[in-house]
Amino acid sequence: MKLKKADILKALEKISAPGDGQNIVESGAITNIQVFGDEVEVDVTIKNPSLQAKKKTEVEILKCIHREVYEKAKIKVNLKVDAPATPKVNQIKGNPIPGIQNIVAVASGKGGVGKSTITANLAVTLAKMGFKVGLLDTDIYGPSMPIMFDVANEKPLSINVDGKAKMKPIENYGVKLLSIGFFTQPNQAVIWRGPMAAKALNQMIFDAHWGELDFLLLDLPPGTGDIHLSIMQSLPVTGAVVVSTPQEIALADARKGVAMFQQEAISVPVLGIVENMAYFTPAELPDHKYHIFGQNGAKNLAEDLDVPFLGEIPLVQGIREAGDVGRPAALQTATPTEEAFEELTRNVVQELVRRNTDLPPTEAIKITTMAGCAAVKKK
Ligand SMILES: Nc1ncnc2c1ncn2[C@@H]1O[C@H](COP(=O)(O)OP(=O)(O)OP(=O)(O)O)[C@@H](O)[C@H]1O
Repeated sequence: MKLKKADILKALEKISAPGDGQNIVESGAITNIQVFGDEVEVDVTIKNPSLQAKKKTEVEILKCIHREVYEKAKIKVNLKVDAPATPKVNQIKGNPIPGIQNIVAVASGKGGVGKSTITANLAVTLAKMGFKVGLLDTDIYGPSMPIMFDVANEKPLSINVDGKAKMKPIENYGVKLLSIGFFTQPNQAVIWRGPMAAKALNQMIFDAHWGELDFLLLDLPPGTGDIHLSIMQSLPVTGAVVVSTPQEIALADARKGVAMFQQEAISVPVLGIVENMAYFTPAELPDHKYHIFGQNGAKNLAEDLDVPFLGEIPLVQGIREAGDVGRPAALQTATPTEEAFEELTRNVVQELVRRNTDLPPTEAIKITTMAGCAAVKKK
């Protein structure tokens, strides 16, 4: 028997394309039909990549032609899948944590560039702006937040929340703080493996009573190891801030830091790069800037990597001293240091609002107004 292409097309109109109410001919899923005597070859492209959808489409085509056109037709179905690409940006891994609006990870490729100092000052500046702020010190190699917040001798209490025992973060300067340092002895060297550390950190997030937070800052350990991977994959991190000095060796590591967040397995949007220890100004020569670690290195790196430059923080003796006595320098009022941290914080908030393109406009305006930024136009 000689089959006709028109009959086959008409028959296939009886099969509906999943999802859009059209049949598979109308929807354009059937891309070609060839007939040779009693043999038929049907080319079909579907969007659903699952094995089940592929099998179902094939079986329906076979059955339909046998039933409607010719029961002994020899049919070959060539099936292709054209699945829409899944968007990679703005992807947040892990379940949202009730009450916590934004989780911002602060990282550095290299150790000692001032990541913890920047995180502590960001936290107190956000609190000064009126935000509800939490800070989780995940630096398993050297948790420094208890000292920077003058709470090294405190221990988080267990409280009862809705019948469950929860850890109560320690609060100072308007910032709620939990640190791996609260659970280790000061002189004890702890060797953590990635999954073990991730488990401890998960407990400090999910078994802690953070309450309502606009921002939870994560002070990450230096480097780009498996511990970072464990943290990033288990928490819904909104964005990452990378800290570097302008020095070549620090920049090379900061580049790795940015690449870590951008790799497929992590995919956390990079809010931008901060240049710490950008220059030194001696108190007796306030107009002089000495670029001890080089000039504009982190700014150039940000341009090169096409990520925002969030600002520069000078090398100031007072910043180091304030950290050591447990009162972050940004708490001082009417100083150039306070101003520098305010500008940095506003830029972080602004980038965060940009990144949260799905944030309702009222929320975006509330956040930017609280940070003293002009309302940000979304990209
Ligand atoms: N802008 C600054 N001006 C002066 N001192 C600073 C500045 N930033 C950081 N420091 C000092 O540099 C030292 C290292 O800073 P910090 O501990 O914040 O770095 P880190 O990158 O978090 O280190 P780690 O690798 O241990 O996590 C500290 O003594 C800190 O007080």
